[in-house]
Amino acid sequence: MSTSKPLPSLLLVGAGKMGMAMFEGWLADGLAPSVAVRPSPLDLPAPHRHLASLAELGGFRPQVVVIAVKPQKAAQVLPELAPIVQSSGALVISVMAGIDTASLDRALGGGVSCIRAMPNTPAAIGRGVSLAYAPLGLGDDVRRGPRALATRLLAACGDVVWLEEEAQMDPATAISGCGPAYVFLLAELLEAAAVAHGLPAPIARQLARRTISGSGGLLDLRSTDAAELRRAVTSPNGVTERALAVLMQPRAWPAAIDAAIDAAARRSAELADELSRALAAPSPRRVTRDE
Ligand SMILES: NC(=O)C1=CN([C@@H]2O[C@H](COP(=O)(O)OP(=O)(O)OC[C@H]3O[C@@H](n4cnc5c(N)ncnc54)[C@H](OP(=O)(O)O)[C@@H]3O)[C@@H](O)[C@H]2O)C=CC1
Ligand SMILES: O=C(O)[C@@H]1CCC=N1
Repeated sequence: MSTSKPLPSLLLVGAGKMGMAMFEGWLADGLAPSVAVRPSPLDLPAPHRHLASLAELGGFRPQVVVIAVKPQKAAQVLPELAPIVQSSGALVISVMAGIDTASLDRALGGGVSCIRAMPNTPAAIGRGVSLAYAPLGLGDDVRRGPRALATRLLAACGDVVWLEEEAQMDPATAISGCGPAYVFLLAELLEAAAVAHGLPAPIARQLARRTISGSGGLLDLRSTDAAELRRAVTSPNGVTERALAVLMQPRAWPAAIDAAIDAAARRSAELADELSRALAAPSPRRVTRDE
């Protein structure tokens, strides 16, 4: 999706799978000169720059800081980021699963404009969906201020859905943040089943991928309910009906999906507690050159 105004200058901290999926979306949408930080090498088109660590940042003052390191790295990275955020007054957008805005604000030194977002990897082709939550202090107008800035950035990667309550982020993450993995698993399983039933591997791969992307395209382009699209495939006493009789048994897909979403949502909720404990723990002793 293309937005009309240029995107602001960014500091992306954690340019891994999710960070770079978003960065690709931003590059395609005209990004002001920006910096991406990660320890391992990274090729970025000029004028954007890659740095191996925040210590190399120099005088760069971003308008927005996007945090996309693993939640388990937050206790190390947030204290390093705090002086940069405090001196630049940048808006902070964290895509870290589970980490709540109050913990973020506290770890960044307090008084920070923090927005929590949960994108997904189709962001790389502008077809993602991002959940977003802003604490009350940031106002409720999505047309101006921090929410407008966040919407502009996230919209470069696809749809943006603002949630009213932060607790909704956990189950919503389990659906759309993690969701692409469930769909790719389905592609893997369909491909393996095709091979197991004697189809040549290249054909198995094409059938699985195209079936999923084509069905996704139908969902995207038609407003028809998913259930109706499913019924349109299912001839009475035909072939699909036999497969669905297996998959739709209450103890089959309905129970499995319910249990999976429940497990993922609980894990999302646990991650904030882990950050609190890590921040409260004494920092590891520094090793000097002589040791
Ligand atoms: N993957 C997904 O589909 C989604 C992920 N998220 C969230 O995005 C975040 C990143 O996940 P994901 O992209 O999958 O993980 P990755 O491991 O791919 O990315 C994390 C990146 O952080 C970098 N990094 C590690 N330490 C530092 C540091 N001190 N300073 C700067 N960068 C550092 C790593 O660098 P190096 O490679 O050099 O180790 C890596 O590139 C997580 O918080 C996750 O919850 C949210 C939505 C979806
Ligand atoms: O698995 C994870 O923790 C991240 C969050 C959503 C998708 N990937």
